[in-house]
Amino acid sequence: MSIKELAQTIAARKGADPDTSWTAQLLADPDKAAEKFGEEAVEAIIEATKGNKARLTSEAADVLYHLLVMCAAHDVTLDDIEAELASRATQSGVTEKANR
Ligand SMILES: N=c1c2ncn([C@@H]3O[C@H](COP(=O)(O)OP(=O)(O)OP(=O)(O)O)[C@@H](O)[C@H]3O)c2ncn1[C@@H]1O[C@H](COP(=O)(O)O)[C@@H](O)[C@H]1O
Repeated sequence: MSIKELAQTIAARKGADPDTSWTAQLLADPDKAAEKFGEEAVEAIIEATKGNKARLTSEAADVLYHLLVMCAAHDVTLDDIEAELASRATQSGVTEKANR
C-alpha cells in the first residue's frame, strides 16, 4: 500500500465506529493518537540501534501509520505535509546556490 492510499484509508475512517476500527478510536482521541505515535517512534529507534532491519521495517510502518493518524486527528493532511516538503525543497535549492 502506498502512503497516499494509507492516508486515504485513514481519512475514510473519520466518524467510523471506534469499536470496530483502531484508526477511528485514535481519531476520536487525538492525545491517544499522539501517545501511540511517540511509543512507535521509540520502538523504531530501539530497532534502529539494534541494527535489526526486519524489525526496523515493521516499526517504521507503525511510525508512518501512527504519524498520519495523529496528523489526521488534527486535520493535517498528507497534501499539507507534501506542500511543506515541496516548499523546503525550493528553500534548500536557494540556500545551496547562496552557499556556492
Ligand atoms: N497500518 C495500520 C496499522 N499499523 C498498526 N496498527 C494497529 O495499531 C495497534 C497498535 O499497534 P502496535 O504495533 O503498537 O501493537 P501492540 O499490540 O502494542 O504490539 P507491539 O508492537 O507493542 O508488540 C494495533 O492494534 C495494530 O493493529 C494498524 N491499524 C491499521 N492500519 C491500517 O489502517 C487501515 C484501517 O484500519 P482499521 O481502522 O483498524 O479498520 C488498515 O487496513 C491498515 O491499512
